[in-house]
Amino acid sequence: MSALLSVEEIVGGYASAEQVVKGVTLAANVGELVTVIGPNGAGKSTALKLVAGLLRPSRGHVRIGGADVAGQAPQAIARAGLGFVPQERNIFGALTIAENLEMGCLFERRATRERLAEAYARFPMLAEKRRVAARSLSGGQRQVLAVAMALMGRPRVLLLDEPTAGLSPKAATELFDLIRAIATGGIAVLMVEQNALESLSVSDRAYVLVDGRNHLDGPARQVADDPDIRRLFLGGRTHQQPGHQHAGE
Ligand SMILES: Nc1ncnc2c1ncn2[C@@H]1O[C@H](COP(=O)(O)OP(=O)(O)OP(=O)(O)O)[C@@H](O)[C@H]1O
Repeated sequence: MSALLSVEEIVGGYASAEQVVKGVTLAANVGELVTVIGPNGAGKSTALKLVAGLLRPSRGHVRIGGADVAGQAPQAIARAGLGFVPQERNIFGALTIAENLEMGCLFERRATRERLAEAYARFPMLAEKRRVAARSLSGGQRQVLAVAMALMGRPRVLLLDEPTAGLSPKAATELFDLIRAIATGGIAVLMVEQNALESLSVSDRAYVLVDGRNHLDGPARQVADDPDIRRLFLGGRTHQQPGHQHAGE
């Protein structure tokens, strides 16, 4: 059976540049937490934008529950079950927590009250601060709000772009625990992370992208133990091998 999210050989980039993503294949299943790592500029964030519809792929497929949504508008892809937490500007600082959460439910306004109650039950910190402007939250709390906003749309698939960027180690660990719990609760979660070793430690599977292409994938533990990957993420050099491997091969 194919995965809930199945991305096949997508190609795309920015109008101004050559293709940044040159052929990327990813999958995430219900209950699975999947991490995407790779060097700076490998095209990880661009790949997420191509999946979410913020950029239009020039080739390839993006399937959610079997339906190909590649090239559709972000709202249509959201309706197909995708939630996306971008790396930056993922909350509205001038709005209250409640107003931010309501923004996450814009396309299903009639469900707002019920979804708000769910969000407050799940995140008591947000309930406590519901009337407070989001800009007053700490970095970690902002990321919780951004994730909670995405969950307001009841996604089947959740994409997260570097959720722990700029957080303290403690806040990062708490956020990873939250993301793990969201996946285990029955959502397919795909996250791009710089914090490679810690993200691998909470993930089921991982992909390594290099220069816009799949470089390696496999169970997260195997990827974390791969000597090439350890060199790559401990600041050493890795020899870029053409083609695509499975960890442990
Ligand atoms: N808005 C943009 N317009 C043109 N080029 C861009 C834009 N955003 C990113 N790029 C370029 O695309 C390439 C890949 O960037 P991308 O952000 O996808 O990489 P990444 O793997 O997520 O790396 P990082 O970890 O540094 O965010 C880089 O060369 C970058 O300069």
